[in-house]
Amino acid sequence: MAFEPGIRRRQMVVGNWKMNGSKQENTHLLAEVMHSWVPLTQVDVAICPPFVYLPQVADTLQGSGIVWGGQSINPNATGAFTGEVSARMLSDFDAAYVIVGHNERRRLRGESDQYVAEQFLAAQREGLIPILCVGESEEAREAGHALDAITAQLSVVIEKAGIGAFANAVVAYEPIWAVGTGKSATPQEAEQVHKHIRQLFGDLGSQLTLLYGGSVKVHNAAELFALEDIDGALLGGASLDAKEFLAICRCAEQASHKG
Ligand SMILES: O=C(CO)COP(=O)(O)O
Repeated sequence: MAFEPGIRRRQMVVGNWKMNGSKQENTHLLAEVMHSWVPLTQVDVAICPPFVYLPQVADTLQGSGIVWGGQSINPNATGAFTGEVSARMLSDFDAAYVIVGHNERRRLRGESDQYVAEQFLAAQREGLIPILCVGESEEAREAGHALDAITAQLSVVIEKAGIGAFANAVVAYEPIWAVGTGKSATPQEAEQVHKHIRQLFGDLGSQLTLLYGGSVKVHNAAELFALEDIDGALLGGASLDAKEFLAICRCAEQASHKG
């Protein structure tokens, strides 16, 4: 897939289950999703469960049009890395995507921009599409440095992978202060950062799939998706509720007619 000027970007909704679920809960959630699922022509939909539930999710979603992915990877393909999972292993389960650089991993596991860039490259080597998360802290925003923080995070990956690599990548803007807090960025705040990110990619910016994440719920999804530079959402909490998840997917489908 190459950047092609004039080709309209698709909308996308990704559910990041984080460390939630059980075999039984997943069975119920997925059954409810599948029961009301109507394949969408304009929206790519993916679910990223915890690693151990990947086979369960893959078996259930097979052939549905909803694809699946991982929440992180180790950049190495194999080896003595206890507790880690590689991009190759995700590919083995036909994963389409992998989230890299989520702020919870950056914070809890000390993942640096350099490390995230290695994960990004490892994902692409194995044919996965990385969903690269970037986002500023509350302090950075209050100090007026939000855009600088985003630029710094993205620059390391661009430098290592090259701008062209983003033809097969998704970028998700997730302001740290909006994740799991119920306090979403306003549409204007999100749009400003999304515009900035597109500018960083020069000519390719207009073709980049760019998601917003951070307390997206059905009540604010339509307003966010209506904006020119927002192509959909990376959902946390809302992806654990089938009705909410499906309603947000439908909002994305409606938004695909914008512009
Ligand atoms: O971190 C997120 C998705 O990766 C967003 O989480 P919430 O939607 O729960 O705020």
